[in-house]
Amino acid sequence: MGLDINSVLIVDGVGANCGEILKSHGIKFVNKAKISKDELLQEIPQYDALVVRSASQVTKEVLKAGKKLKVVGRAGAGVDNIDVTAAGQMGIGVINAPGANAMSACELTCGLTLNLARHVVPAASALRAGRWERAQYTGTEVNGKTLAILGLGRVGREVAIRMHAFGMKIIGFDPFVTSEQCAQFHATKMELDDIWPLADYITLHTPLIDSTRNFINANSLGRCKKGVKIINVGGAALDVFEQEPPTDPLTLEIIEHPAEAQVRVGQEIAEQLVNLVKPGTFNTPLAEVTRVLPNIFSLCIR
Ligand SMILES: O=C(O)[C@H](O)COP(=O)(O)O
Repeated sequence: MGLDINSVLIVDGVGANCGEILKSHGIKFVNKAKISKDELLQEIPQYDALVVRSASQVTKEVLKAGKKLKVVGRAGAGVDNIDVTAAGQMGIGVINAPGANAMSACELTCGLTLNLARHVVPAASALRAGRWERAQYTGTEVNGKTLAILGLGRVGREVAIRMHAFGMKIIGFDPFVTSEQCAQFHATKMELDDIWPLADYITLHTPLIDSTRNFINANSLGRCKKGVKIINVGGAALDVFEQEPPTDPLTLEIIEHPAEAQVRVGQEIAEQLVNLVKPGTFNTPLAEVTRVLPNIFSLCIR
């Protein structure tokens, strides 16, 4: 017998397929693309489960207000907008869809790395504005340059494989990955202190937790090569992008994932929820953050 989940509140513009999958398995849902903090507090007591993206803050207050709440599903990877510790203490499970948008994040990272090398966005903007500034936007090759990947999980290692194929030297940092594992995706494992002065490009693929917040800061930047280029796709820790929603077009481009990935995260979360109610319905494994994250929280990597 599975969990008793009869009603699910879906917010933050999760793909419509999420609700459709739930409905086809007899689970009722209400989809509110945009919801304010007050509305969420008012609505949550009626629901057994909540599905969010990154916009809604699932604080202790929200979790407490969710009198019937059994599960919070994150349609995506990052759970920094959910108080996972409080959820665990209250017996509310937190599940996410960690792999569903990984390839999209990886491809966007690779594309942005090449774009940065060739100044595609500023050059195109100048041209559209009627300015012919060819000399100013002369690019460089990535071949032979060093790419530092901070966080070698699902996204980071795929980036390593692809950018190695472009001739980049890949160095990486991840306390959970061994040197032998790194070698499988052409990366050399290093300590952060050794990474900063070597990197021509730095890309962040860490979860946003206390130890990675403001990972790139005045101190680390001060130790980098002059002109180092930084790529931040998704919910990683870069203090200059902490303002959300961002308004700057480049930042918007950086955080926007293709629709494909949104369909996949919606599906993965819905299938996990259905499995919780009717075990074994889908092959999708349960990605329960409430079980694994406390160990990560205790790790200080700065
Ligand atoms: O954690 C993630 O999966 C990414 O940051 C994307 O999240 P969002 O699309 O919900 O903002």
